[in-house]
Amino acid sequence: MTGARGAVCGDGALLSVLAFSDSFSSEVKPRILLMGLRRSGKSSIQKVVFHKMSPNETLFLESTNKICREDVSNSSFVSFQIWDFPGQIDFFDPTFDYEMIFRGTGALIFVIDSQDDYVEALSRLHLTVTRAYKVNPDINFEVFIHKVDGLSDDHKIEKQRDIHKRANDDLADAGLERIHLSFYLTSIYDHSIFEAFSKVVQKLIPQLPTLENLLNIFISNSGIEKAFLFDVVSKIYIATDSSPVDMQTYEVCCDMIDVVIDISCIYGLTGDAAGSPYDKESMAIIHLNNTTVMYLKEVTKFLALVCFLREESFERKGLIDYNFHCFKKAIEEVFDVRLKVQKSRKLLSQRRWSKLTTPNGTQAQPH
Ligand SMILES: Nc1nc2c(ncn2[C@@H]2O[C@H](COP(=O)(O)OP(=O)(O)OP(=O)(O)O)[C@@H](O)[C@H]2O)c(=O)[nH]1
Repeated sequence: MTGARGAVCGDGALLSVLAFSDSFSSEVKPRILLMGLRRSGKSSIQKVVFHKMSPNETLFLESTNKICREDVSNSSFVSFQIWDFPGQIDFFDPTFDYEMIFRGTGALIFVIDSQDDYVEALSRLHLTVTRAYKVNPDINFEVFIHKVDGLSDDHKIEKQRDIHKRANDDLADAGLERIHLSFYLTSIYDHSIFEAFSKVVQKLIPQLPTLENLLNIFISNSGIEKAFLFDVVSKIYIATDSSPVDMQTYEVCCDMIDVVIDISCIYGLTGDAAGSPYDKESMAIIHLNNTTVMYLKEVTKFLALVCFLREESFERKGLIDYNFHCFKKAIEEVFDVRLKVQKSRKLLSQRRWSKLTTPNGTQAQPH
């Protein structure tokens, strides 16, 4: 970001004082499965996206021997369980209850190593997808054509076309054309893995159309060209306005979040380790050398809005801030409604449960 002048602030120590309750945190908890052949890159993807591991360090990852279940929920809006499967899973193994696993799954990511021969991976993909679909037809099937960093642009497109064709032909041969597979070219060595994960997660957020709509209204009334709603920890964007996303814009947003968090971690936190580098006060303005301004503002404990706008538009910062205030309130309302519905459902099921128990607390026997 050469030639940029910027202002960054964020006092991490404030968080514990403000105790900002985040209605979003208990909102989205889908289960995402990471599957694929051995050494295809599943654990690396998880470590790079959710644990800030540098891509080079993944060279030393050991092979996963059992199913690793992890809750990505404490520090992030994008709270879900990721299940990392060890290479090939045996659907005929009686100890492996795949029906239970697929039943609660929102998305199944199948990772194919594009630098390897993918014939076996494709037959595994077919088997996995058909099994999963039988159990739960609502699963989103996402295919990551992974490790594309080693391929030329032409080669990437060619591989994608070939894998796409073969996978869909296999499904058509089995009479299962209705199963939809989405394909992404990914690598942990650039932002493509974050972008792909963003799209996977977005499909699991029921409020996505509302969020997009709110972003559209916000940008059109504020003279903003592009806006992203980011999960700060994972740098996954959970929504954007309806104008197209270009990779460079997304990358520079990720860089901005890194700058804010890194500066805040180094200079913003006090020694007692109680604070967070990202809080209600967090915001940043960066003037790029092409008359564009980047503006980052905290939306919730986990979410940030990152906008791109022209310098002239930024002169009306008061208006932008006012619109931002309305936008933030609207988002909170959207999630509050759902939260209330969830709470009343919980209450209802608790009542039903208490009716099923006898006065001394033992469970009533069903007749
Ligand atoms: N070039 C390149 N290598 C990658 C990429 N992602 C992962 N790798 C490498 O692929 C190797 C295997 O990665 P793992 O994450 O251990 O693979 P896995 O699928 O979890 O393997 P199992 O645990 O055996 O199932 C490691 O050496 C990684 O560094 C990528 O995007 N590009």
